[in-house]
Amino acid sequence: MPTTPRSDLASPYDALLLYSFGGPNKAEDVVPFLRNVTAGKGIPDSRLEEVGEHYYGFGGKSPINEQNLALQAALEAELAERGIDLPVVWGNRNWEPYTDDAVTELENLGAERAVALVTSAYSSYSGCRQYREDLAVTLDKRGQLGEDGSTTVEFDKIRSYFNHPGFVQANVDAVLDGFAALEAKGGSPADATLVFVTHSIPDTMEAASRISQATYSEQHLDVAAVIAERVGAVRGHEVTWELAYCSRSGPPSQPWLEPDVNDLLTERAGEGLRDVVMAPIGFVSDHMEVAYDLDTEAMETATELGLTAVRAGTVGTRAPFVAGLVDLLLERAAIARGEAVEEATVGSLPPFRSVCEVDCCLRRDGEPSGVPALCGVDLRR
Ligand SMILES: CC1=C(CCC(=O)O)c2cc3nc(cc4[nH]c(cc5[nH]c(cc1n2)c(C)c5CCC(=O)O)c(CCC(=O)O)c4C)C(CCC(=O)O)=C3C
Ligand SMILES: [Fe+2]
Repeated sequence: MPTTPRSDLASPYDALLLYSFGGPNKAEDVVPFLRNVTAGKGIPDSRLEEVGEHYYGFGGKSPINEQNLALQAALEAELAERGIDLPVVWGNRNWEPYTDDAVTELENLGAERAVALVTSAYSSYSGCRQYREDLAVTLDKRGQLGEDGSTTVEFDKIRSYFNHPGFVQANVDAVLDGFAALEAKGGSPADATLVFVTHSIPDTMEAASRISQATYSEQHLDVAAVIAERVGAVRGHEVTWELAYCSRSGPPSQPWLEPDVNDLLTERAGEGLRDVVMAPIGFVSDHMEVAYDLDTEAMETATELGLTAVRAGTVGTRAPFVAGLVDLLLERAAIARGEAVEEATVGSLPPFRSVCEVDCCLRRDGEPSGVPALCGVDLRR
């Protein structure tokens, strides 16, 4: 029986683009980084100063870049282990190595078709479309985006993976470790509430995320239910859980997803809650939102309220997550080759689209962005 040579498993791709947000490496980087992030977004100066202080509190260095390097190394090791010969190129939307640097590196490698893996598991403007737009805009600035959407290096994208078994299992493992840590801290795990935490987004962005098959918050609620159930099954007791949000910005007049994690802890403590495990399922690694908004601010709130609280880990480079990402890459390659593939999921939502719909995940409901986006049908002939 003929077998596919292992190095052909990733065909038609000749590179993987690990595509992330980026963050500052030192104090002098903070202001230019924030300018990159917020260009044209209407974030008040007061919020920017506040966020700048969060970074300066850590010497101006976000943990995100080192974590992406670790993920890149873990992906390379997993690919090598499976005999898949595919370079992994790292690029960021908002800091070095920029998208433009990554495209140059892909060209230097002779790549003609790359597949993008974004470091955001959920679908919304911030977690999906904005990455696709930045790719298109970067290629356009380089004079490499044709009227018909053709590009010198062609890009596809791996689907939003919040409901992929690897991401979910890695979160289950992290939450189980969190419950063990709570017990070690003298807390009472059987009475604890599991508070899942994710990045808040404006209500308008939430509404516009509907086109991607379920809204941003619905994606979180679905996967949270699965994680809580699996954790409960292993621990042998029911797990009470809730979803809370962090890192709100924008003007106060603009509604964003709530409850804020600090408000939720305050309210539940008033109702008698004593023990809490916070699980940042909205983030794939411990970047600044986790280091500041959870480990610093929410932990301080919990301490003031007299709660016994622990923060569970993020998926980071946990083995089920990394193996799952490589499974997703092979799945995407098979789809690109036109083969029938089973797209594994857990929970009640379908696998999200590998090729985004026209106007998928706009910034505001009903308002086309006017910005081209790759990896969707928008520009495809
Ligand atoms: C959904 C989502 C994710 C998760 C998906 C993903 O991972 O992509 C995410 C990730 C991140 N957000 C980050 C940093 C920032 N986000 C900001 C602003 C905003 N984020 C938003 C949403 C999200 N953001 C939104 C709706 C805004 C308002 C402006 C806008 O409408 O776009 C601002 C401006 C100041 C402020 O407003 O806080 C900063 C500095 C970092 C880097 C952290 C580090 O350095 O370690 C990371 C990974
Ligand atoms: Fe953000």
